[in-house]
Amino acid sequence: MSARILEADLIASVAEALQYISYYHPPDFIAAMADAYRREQSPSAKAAIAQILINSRMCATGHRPICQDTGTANVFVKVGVEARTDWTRPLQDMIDDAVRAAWKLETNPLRASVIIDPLDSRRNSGDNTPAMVQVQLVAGDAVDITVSAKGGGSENKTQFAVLNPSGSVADWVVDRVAQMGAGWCPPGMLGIGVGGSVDKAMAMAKASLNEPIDITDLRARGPATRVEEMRLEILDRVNALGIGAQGLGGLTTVLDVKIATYPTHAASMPVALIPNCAATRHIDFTLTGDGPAVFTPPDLSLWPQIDGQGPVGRRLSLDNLNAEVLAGLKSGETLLLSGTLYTGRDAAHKRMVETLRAGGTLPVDLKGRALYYVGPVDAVPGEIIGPAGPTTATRMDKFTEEVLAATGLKIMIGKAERGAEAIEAIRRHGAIYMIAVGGAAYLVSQSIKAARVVAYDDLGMEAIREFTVKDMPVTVAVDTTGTSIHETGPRQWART
Ligand SMILES: O=C(O)C[C@H](O)C(=O)O
Repeated sequence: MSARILEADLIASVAEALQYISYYHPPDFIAAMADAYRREQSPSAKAAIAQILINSRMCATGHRPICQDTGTANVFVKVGVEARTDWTRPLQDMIDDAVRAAWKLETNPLRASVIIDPLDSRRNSGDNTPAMVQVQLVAGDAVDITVSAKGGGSENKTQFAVLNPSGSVADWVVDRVAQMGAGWCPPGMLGIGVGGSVDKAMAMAKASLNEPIDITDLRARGPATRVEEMRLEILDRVNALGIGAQGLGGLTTVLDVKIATYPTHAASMPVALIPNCAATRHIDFTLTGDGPAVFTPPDLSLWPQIDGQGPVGRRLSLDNLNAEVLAGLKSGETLLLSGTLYTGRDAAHKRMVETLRAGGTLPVDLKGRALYYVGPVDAVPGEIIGPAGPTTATRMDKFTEEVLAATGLKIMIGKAERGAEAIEAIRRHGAIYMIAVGGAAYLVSQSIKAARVVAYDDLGMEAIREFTVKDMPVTVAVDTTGTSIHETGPRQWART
């Protein structure tokens, strides 16, 4: 008879797995990203991938999160019907205990990103609970667990459709990715679920993202099934779109494409598409009753040598911006920023605009200043601030005209493309939109030399902070003429 699988071991293992994946990319992901780096021809995309890889190695050695968005905990549990356990509580409660322990670890606290009551208060739960738990009862006497941490930017780009049964899944996926923008932080992966019911398709797409990257092996041995053929077709067609790392234009947008299928109704073809970002994080383990899972650190030789390829660019002071300086910045140019900037993202923008509409005064003077869209991880002793990469700027588009007009703000820093109205507002106000590399959060945080909360403390990671930065690496994405790198870059690198 098999040994009992203890609740304490389950909780300790899930907590340890969540910590582990916060700072170690999966080895297959590092290898695929390193390969993309070697093959990349677009200088901007290559520089972005270099930052992602440098950041990844720094996190592996520093045991700090790869991305400031440490994600929601997605836990997939397969319980063997013959497994013996001492569990007396709901699985959700046990896994939430593990999430709490992982997120609150003193040596590597993770960022609490989960808000409860999404339609009302949107109050942060404070410890990233609850987890998203999927459970299956399977054959056997073991418990198999896959733990992943899913960032909000990539999750937001999820697509779903019920196609005509004779429709083309590949055409739909390629069209969707072409429209998806870069907020999902490519290069990454695509998880596709086809068939089943609508909810089943979505669950399959999510779970498929935890499969190891094997597209190079698949290409070498040749496809043996329709699904394998389609994986290669979608990978090649998506990469030919030229979107590239961070949407800057380049050869690699996706490192792998996963497709899971299930029988479905004769009238239906449900298709779900979920992208995974450059901070893809997951691990599997099995509990058999012989104690908690043991996780082995990856070999540091997995990361390619890219010394000397760190961020470069013209130096720009943020403390004496004027129309002439701003007009001299051109879309696509890389810069190293120094001086003072403020932070503010979704909740802070909502509050600022509500204040302005009510005739109030903002708690910070943004005139002639830069605003960084970021929600950082809390610092540990010895740090100024934890990992602090950009959040998706597109979500701030609806506030841009009002904020620029009312405050005289001159620079916004985030990631991904801006919409047409925001670009027009940027042009009209002689402002600039810059991007930092999503997925290089720990690297970016090294350029932050001082940090303090100056307003909206109650918003937690979304509070307004003042940062003093030295040589913060960015790329000019939209310049004062309204030219956007997210339009010109992919156009230049498209191979269709
Ligand atoms: O929440 C964040 O920090 C980033 C978010 O995942 C995003 O990609 O927009």
